[in-house]
Amino acid sequence: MALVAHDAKKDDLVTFCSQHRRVLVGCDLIATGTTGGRIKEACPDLSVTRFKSGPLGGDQQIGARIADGKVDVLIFFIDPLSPHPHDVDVKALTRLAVLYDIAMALNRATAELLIVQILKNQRVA
Ligand SMILES: O=C(CO)COP(=O)(O)O
Repeated sequence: MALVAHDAKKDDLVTFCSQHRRVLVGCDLIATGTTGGRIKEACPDLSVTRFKSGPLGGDQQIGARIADGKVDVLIFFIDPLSPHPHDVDVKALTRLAVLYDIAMALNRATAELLIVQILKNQRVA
């Protein structure tokens, strides 16, 4: 699972991860640099592989993992109210998630639904 959040949404994603840590502890997590650092700080029991910060290429690194078939789920809490210098990278990342048909949540409501499904899958496995 890949985890990414824009700055204004990082607190929300950290809270989300804390609340669902028992599900997330069973997942291989990757994240952009700052997002991953914040998650690790709040949830030291989660194993999170951190890539570069988004504006420095982290979104593209995650996109490459998606293209390699190594990501099943992208949770990306986007901030729709701020401009981002690396908007083209963000667009490329979400485009690849659609192209490779992986589950993608861009807000908390959808991410909650994905967690329910992941929990079900973990119970069956
Ligand atoms: O910019 C981002 C997503 O586009 C996130 O990157 P950081 O997690 O490094 O802030």
